[in-house]
Amino acid sequence: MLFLVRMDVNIPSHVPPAEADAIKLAEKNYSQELQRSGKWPHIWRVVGEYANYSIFDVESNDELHGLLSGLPLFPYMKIHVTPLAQHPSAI
Ligand SMILES: O=C(O)CC1=CCC(=O)O1
Repeated sequence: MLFLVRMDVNIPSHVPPAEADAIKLAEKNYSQELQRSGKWPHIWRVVGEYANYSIFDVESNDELHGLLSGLPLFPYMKIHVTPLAQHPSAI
């Protein structure tokens, strides 16, 4: 099952910079492991925003929820999920 996911990141200013850097490093490692596994085949930066569009390829809604809620930045993100289906004109 394919999902388009938009993640908007907002780390509050009260989070110490060193802590924010550690969370971002953990996020990078977490996401790169999922990219290598094939479950997160695309991640693209939104130009001019601290946000990304990603494609997830997972078995179920529950699996996606588990992966997203495990993101180290999850407490600091707004996430919007769009389930994708085949387009009849796709070749
Ligand atoms: O920087 C972002 O868009 C948030 C993020 C998700 C995975 C990752 O490595 O960073």
